[in-house]
Amino acid sequence: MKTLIKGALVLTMEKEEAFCGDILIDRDRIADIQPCLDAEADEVIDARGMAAMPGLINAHQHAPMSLLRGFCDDLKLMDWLDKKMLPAEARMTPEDVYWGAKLAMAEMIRSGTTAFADMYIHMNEIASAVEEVGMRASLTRGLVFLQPDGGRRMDEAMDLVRRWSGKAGGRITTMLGPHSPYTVPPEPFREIILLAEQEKLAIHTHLAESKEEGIKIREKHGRTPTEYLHQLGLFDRVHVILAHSTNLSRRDVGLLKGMRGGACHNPVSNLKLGCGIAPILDMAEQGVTVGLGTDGAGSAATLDMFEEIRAAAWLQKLDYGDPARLPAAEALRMATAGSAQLLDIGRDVGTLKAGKKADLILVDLRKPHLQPVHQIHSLLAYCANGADVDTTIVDGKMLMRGRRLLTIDEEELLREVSARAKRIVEGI
Ligand SMILES: CSC[C@H]1O[C@@H](n2cnc3c(O)ncnc32)[C@H](O)[C@@H]1O
Ligand SMILES: [Zn+2]
Repeated sequence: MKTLIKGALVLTMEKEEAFCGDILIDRDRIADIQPCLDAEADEVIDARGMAAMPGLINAHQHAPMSLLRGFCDDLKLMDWLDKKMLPAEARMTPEDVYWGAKLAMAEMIRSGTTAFADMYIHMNEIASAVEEVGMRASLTRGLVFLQPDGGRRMDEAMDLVRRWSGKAGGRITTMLGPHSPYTVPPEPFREIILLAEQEKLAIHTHLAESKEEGIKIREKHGRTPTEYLHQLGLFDRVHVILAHSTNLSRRDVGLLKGMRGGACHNPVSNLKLGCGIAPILDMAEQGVTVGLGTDGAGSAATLDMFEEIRAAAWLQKLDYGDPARLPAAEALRMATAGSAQLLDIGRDVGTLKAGKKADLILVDLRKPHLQPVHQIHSLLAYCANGADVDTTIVDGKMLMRGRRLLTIDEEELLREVSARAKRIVEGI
């Protein structure tokens, strides 16, 4: 099956400049990208007036938390988590998680996200939903060791790895997910790192999200959360996604130097929960890869990565009092190539190049808020929204065309989620 996209304004994210051109997709891969391609194809997409760019990659989230969107906002992180999220999650059935994940994927595809890294519970159901819907995902069973059933959770984590790594035509990969420095004591954390090393798995965790976390970890371990994980050997032994990484000192940033993987910046969640501004430019200066993610819709409110791109750029400009900080093209790079490296799939996705997987989106520029087209990077980073995405393609397969979802029955989805969401939060 060959698809030819004709006449798009192409941002490959490999080179600085965009150009008007054509993209040929052969099955799951990009076959060619040129200013003008005269190729045979089964389907031709007229993309004049649209920008073609790599699909956005959400490097940290909890998809089924979309069922908890708007249920309890404006709380402090620890109260929000302990008093509201954990009790609600304890009531979620595997079927709830399946439908919550589908709800999140409908929103992601609609707003131009093609791949995501997820940490949650009932991961078999999330994996089945990913396989069915056609997205790309790195899945992780979240490991919290506050209750005595940590062993069961470890079994579930390895069950996910064995059943799903490389499945769905290679679209699903897996990692291990110790939740955070404050929910995993040193011994199990060390064991997880060792297991990851032995099984050649990456680790996905939360780090230094709030000031309270810093206080808790200092009281318990006499160090910052970053020093604590560094002492456990996390940064020199395995590939890691560090979600948030908000409250890091200069010394903490230095400890990340040379790490594999990097930090996932979650600016909207950090803003909304009042957690602080992550020092992402200091990290980048130390050679640490920075990607972008939304976190779950329970904290971030939406899964629109265009909002994260914009918030990331604006926060750095505000923090430094300098509009030149984190320019538009750099913020877009974080949400594409940067996040791809965090998911450890940068060889295949994150930029548009012949030979890479065909994960890309078309953004319709024929709208008042996206005209005129002086600087396409500026338009996409500062003016575009998820709702401007016209077409979403993953692994060469169309998941949305002309804003119609092709692998999800939206009416059925909306019917399913409203009753489930109500039941889960009742009385909490
Ligand atoms: C055990 S699965 C993952 C676990 O993480 C919780 N979670 C969601 N958002 C955040 C956040 O911003 N900080 C810390 N933990 C978070 C989620 O509710 C699940 O219980
Ligand atoms: Zn999170």
